[in-house]
Amino acid sequence: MKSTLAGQQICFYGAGSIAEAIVRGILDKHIADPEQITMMNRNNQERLSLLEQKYHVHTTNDVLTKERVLREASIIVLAMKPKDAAEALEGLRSLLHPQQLIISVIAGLSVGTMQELLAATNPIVRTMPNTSSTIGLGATGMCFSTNVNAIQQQIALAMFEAIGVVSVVEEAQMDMVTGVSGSGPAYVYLMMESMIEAGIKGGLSEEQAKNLTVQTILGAASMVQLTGENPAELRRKVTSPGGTTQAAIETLQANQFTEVMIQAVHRAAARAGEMGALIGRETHH
Ligand SMILES: NC(=O)C1=CN([C@@H]2O[C@H](COP(=O)(O)OP(=O)(O)OC[C@H]3O[C@@H](n4cnc5c(N)ncnc54)[C@H](OP(=O)(O)O)[C@@H]3O)[C@@H](O)[C@H]2O)C=CC1
Ligand SMILES: O=C(O)[C@@H]1CCC=N1
Repeated sequence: MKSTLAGQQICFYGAGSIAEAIVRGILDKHIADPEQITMMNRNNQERLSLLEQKYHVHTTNDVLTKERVLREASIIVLAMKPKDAAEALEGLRSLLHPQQLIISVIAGLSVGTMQELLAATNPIVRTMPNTSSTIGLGATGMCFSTNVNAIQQQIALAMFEAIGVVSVVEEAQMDMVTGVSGSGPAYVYLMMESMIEAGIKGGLSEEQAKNLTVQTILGAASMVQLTGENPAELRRKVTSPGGTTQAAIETLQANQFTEVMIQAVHRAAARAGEMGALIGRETHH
C-alpha cells in the first residue's frame, strides 16, 4: 500500500532529541524513506553528521541550502526549543509558500502565535509527542488550525500514529497533554530511579534493583493495556488487606502522593502556557 507520506518532502527544522525520536520512528515503520527527510539545526555539525550516519537522511548546515530546503519542503516540522522559536519562525516569513504544512512540536506555542510569527495563514498542526516515539510507543496530543484539510490531517495522523498513539484534542487542552504525556516519561523515570535507589539501599545489587524495577513498570503498564482493567482495579488486586502493598500505599498517601502528582502535572501544563506566552511576547512586529 502506498504510504500517506509518499511524495512528501519533510524538513525537520531543529534536530534535537524529539526530532530524532520522530525520524527514527517513521523510518522504522517505513512510512517515509530517508531521501524524503532533511534535518537541520543552527550550527551543530557534529550532531547532523551523526544523524546522517545513523538514519541516512539529508542534513544541512549551510544557510543557502537551508533556505532552499525550507522553500521546497511540503512539510516543515518545527522542532526547536521554545526560546529559539520566535526568531526561527520570523526567519521563515520570506520563505514560506501558502500550501506548505507546518507541524509544530514546540511546547506551549499556540497556533495563533505561530500564525503571528510567520505572518502567514499556512495550515498548522500543533502536536505534543513524547520521547517514547523513538521506539514506536509514543503518546501524542494533536490539534489542527481550522484550515488544515482532510488530507493534511491524514498526513499528520499517519506520521504520529506510526510512532505511537495519537489523541486529537481541542487546542485549549494541549498544555494539559504536555503535562500528562509530553513530560510524563520523566515522572516515570524519576519513580524508577527512586525504586532502584530504595532497592540498592535495602541490599539489592544495582543490576537486580534495575531489572526488577524495569520489568515491574513494563508489566504494570502492559497489564492496563492488555487486560483492559482500570489501574485502580489492578491496584486492588495487588493489595492484600493488611499486607505489604497496603503498607506502602499508606506511606505514599500519608505523603500526599496523589495530590503531589496532580500538582506536578498541572504545574507542567501551566509552565507550557507560560513558555507559550513568553514566545508570543518575543514577536518583533
Ligand atoms: N524532549 C522532549 O521530550 C519533547 C520536546 N518537545 C518540544 O520539542 C522541541 C525541541 O526539544 P528537544 O528536541 O528536546 O530540544 P533539543 O535541544 O534536543 O533540540 C533543539 C534543536 O533545535 C535546533 N535549533 C534551535 N534554534 C534553531 C534555529 N533557529 N534554526 C534551526 N534549528 C534550531 C537546535 O540546533 P543546535 O543544536 O544547532 O543549536 C537543536 O537541533 C521543544 O520545543 C520542546 O518543547 C515536545 C515533546 C517532547
Ligand atoms: O520539558 C519540556 O519543556 C519538553 C516539553 C515536553 C517534554 N519536554
